[in-house]
Amino acid sequence: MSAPASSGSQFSPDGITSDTLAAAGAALAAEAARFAGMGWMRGTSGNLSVTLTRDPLHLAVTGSGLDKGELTADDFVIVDRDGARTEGLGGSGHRPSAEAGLHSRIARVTGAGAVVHVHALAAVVAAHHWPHGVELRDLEMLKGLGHLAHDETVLIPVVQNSQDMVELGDAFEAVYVPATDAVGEVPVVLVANHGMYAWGADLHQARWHAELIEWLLRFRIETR
Ligand SMILES: CSC[C@@H](O)[C@@H](O)C(=O)COP(=O)(O)O
Ligand SMILES: [Zn+2]
Repeated sequence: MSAPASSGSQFSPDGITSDTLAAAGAALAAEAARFAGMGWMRGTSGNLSVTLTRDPLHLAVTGSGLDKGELTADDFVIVDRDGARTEGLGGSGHRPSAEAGLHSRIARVTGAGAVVHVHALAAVVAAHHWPHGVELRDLEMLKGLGHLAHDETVLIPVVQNSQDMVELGDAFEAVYVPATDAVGEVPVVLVANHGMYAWGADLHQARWHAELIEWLLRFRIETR
């Protein structure tokens, strides 16, 4: 397939252009720097992804073991539906995030366009206090998650930590409740003793969800 004359961009067999990759890499680096500035990606912790193609599923995910506050636009890896590196489509030579498999699973199950994983302390403290899920209600900030500010209880699910991404993905899928006509999904899962995964239609929405949830969890902890 040849590139469209107007874009100057190269097409891969999956229709991923070099322009798409450049934009994804720049966005991942910018979001990671923002999260690092908030203290949610200390050391090399945390990882981010954006969905590049849906069928077959391909994600651009941050490289493993890098300082997430200092990523460049090249520090991403393209992975498949199982979180395994995909050769020949572009991206860096880094190892993909150790948690790429969970990113792929969340993108697959929820249809998310972006997934953010941060080690925000409030997520770990909340999962410690409420290992079976954190109940939230009657808070204006819930509207930012697509829920009601009154008369609805929103349960933030908690799963146990694992180094096995299939096991972690299974645990996530077991607690994930898809949206219905009446009630929206809850776009976050807390991983006990670890951190949070939040997602959205794109990186901006995934970030907004992470920020709102962190605020809600802090409120819940401080008022318990
Ligand atoms: C401080 S190390 C934390 C890691 O084990 C992991 O949980 C993490 O969030 C970052 O892993 P990475 O492989 O760099 O994406
Ligand atoms: Zn982590």
